[in-house]
Amino acid sequence: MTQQKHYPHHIDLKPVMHVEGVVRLPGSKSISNRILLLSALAEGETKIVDLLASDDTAVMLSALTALGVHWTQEDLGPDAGVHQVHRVRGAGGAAGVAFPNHKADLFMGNAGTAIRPLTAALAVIGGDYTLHGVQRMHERPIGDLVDALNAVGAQIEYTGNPGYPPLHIHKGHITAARLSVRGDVSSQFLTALLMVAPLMARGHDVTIDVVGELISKPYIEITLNLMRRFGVTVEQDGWAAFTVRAGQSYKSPGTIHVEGDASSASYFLAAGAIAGGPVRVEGVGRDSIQGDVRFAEALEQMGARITMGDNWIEAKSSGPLKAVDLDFNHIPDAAMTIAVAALYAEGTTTLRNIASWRVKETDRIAAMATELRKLGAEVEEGADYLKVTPPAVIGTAAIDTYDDHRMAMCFSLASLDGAARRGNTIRINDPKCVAKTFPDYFAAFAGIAHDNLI
Ligand SMILES: O=C(O)C1=C[C@@H](OP(=O)(O)O)[C@@H](O)[C@H](O)C1
Ligand SMILES: C=C(OP(=O)(O)O)C(=O)O
Repeated sequence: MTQQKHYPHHIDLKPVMHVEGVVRLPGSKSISNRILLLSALAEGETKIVDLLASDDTAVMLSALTALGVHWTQEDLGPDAGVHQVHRVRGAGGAAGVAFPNHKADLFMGNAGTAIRPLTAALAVIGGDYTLHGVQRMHERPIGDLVDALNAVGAQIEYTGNPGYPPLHIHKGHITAARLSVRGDVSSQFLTALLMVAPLMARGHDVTIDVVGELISKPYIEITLNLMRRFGVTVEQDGWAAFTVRAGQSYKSPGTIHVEGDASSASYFLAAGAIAGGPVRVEGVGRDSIQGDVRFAEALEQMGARITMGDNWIEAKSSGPLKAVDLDFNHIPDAAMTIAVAALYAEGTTTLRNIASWRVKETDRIAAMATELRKLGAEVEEGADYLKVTPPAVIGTAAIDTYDDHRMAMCFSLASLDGAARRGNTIRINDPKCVAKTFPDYFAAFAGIAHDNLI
C-alpha cells in the first residue's frame, strides 16, 4: 500500500510533562472515501483538495483504478504536503453510470467506508466483481446490506462465511422502488444504499426504510450533506425513511475540499485537556459536517476548557478532569479517546450505548478493557458499555493494538503527566496500524509533547 511508513516493531513513549502546540489535521476518512465514490459516480471531473492519504483511501483509489475510473494526483512540487490535489473523471452521464471495467477483483483492506458503499454501487451497476479484505474484514458484518440489496434483485453471493466478506457480485436487475435495511449494526449500510439510490431512481422514486434503531446517526448526515454537494437531495422522514425523487443524478461540484478528520482531532484535544495545553487542531471547527466534533462537548463536561472557531478547536486543562457518564452512540470512534482520558479523571467514567465497538477493527470493548487494566485501571465491561475507574498512578505497560489504529493513537495519551495521576513510559506495540487513517500520527504527537522525561 502507498502509505507504508518504516515503523518499528514498537514505540516507547517517555512520560510527557506538558503538551502545547498546533496540529494541522489530515483529511477526514469518512469525507474522503465518500467524495471519491461520489466523484466516480458523477458526471464531469471533480477536483478534490486535501484528500486523506492513508490505507483506507488507498484501497478506495486502487478500486477505482481497477474499475477503470481515471484519476490523477497532482505533483505540487515544493507545495506537496501542504495541499493535496486529486482529480477524478466521473463515470456518470445521461445514460447512467458505466464503469469501464465490468470485471475486477478488489482488495478493500479493512476499510468499512470503502467496501460497504462499493458493494452497493457495484451490485446496482452490475458486472462481475469480487471484494475481499484483510482477515478482520472477513469478520466484520455486511449481511444487512447484502440482504437489503438481494431482496430487490441484486446478485451478491458470499464466497466465505454467510453474512461476511468476501463477496462475489454478479449482474442483477434492480427495479424496486422501496428497500429496507437494518440500522442497528452499522450506519454504513444505510449510507451505502443512500449513495446508490439515485442510480436506482430512474423513472421512479426510491425510498429506503430503516428497520430497528439507527446507530451512529451523524454519519448519515455526512452522507446526505455530500450527496447534496453532488446535486442530489434526499427527503427524510425522521430517521425512519429516506426518499430520493426520480430523475436526480450526481454532477461534479467542480472543486471540493476535504475537512480535517474530527476523530483524529480527539487525541490532541484530549492531550490538551489532560496535560496543560493549549493544543489547537486546525481543519475542523464550528463549520464541520462531522459528528465527531461533538467530542469537544464530552471533554468539556470532563472539565476541559474548549474554544472553537470556524475551522479550529483548542483544548486546555483547567484542573483535574472529572468522570462522566454519557451515551456515546453518536460518536463511536472519538468515544474511545474518552475511555483513555478516563485514566486522568476523578471517579468512574461510564461509556454507554457503544455495542458497535465490538464489530469494528477489533472487538474494541474487549481490547480497551484488557489494555486499560494493564495500566492499573479497574474496568467493567458489558455487552454495550464500559466503566473505567482510574488507578492512583498509571502503571507502565506494553500496549497491544490489535491492528486497530485507534487503539494505538488513544493509548499514546497514557504517557501524559496529568494532574496527580502521573503518566508513565508506555510501549505501543505494532504502531504501524495508525496508517489506516493517520500515517504520521506519532510524529504529530511528538510535535505537541514537551519536557519528556528521559
Ligand atoms: O460512515 C462512516 O464514515 C463511518 C461510520 C461509523 O461506523 P458505524 O456506522 O458502523 O458505527 C464509524 O465508526 C466509522 O469509522 C466511519
Ligand atoms: C470503525 C472505523 O473504521 P471503518 O470505516 O473501517 O468502519 C474507524 O475508523 O474507527
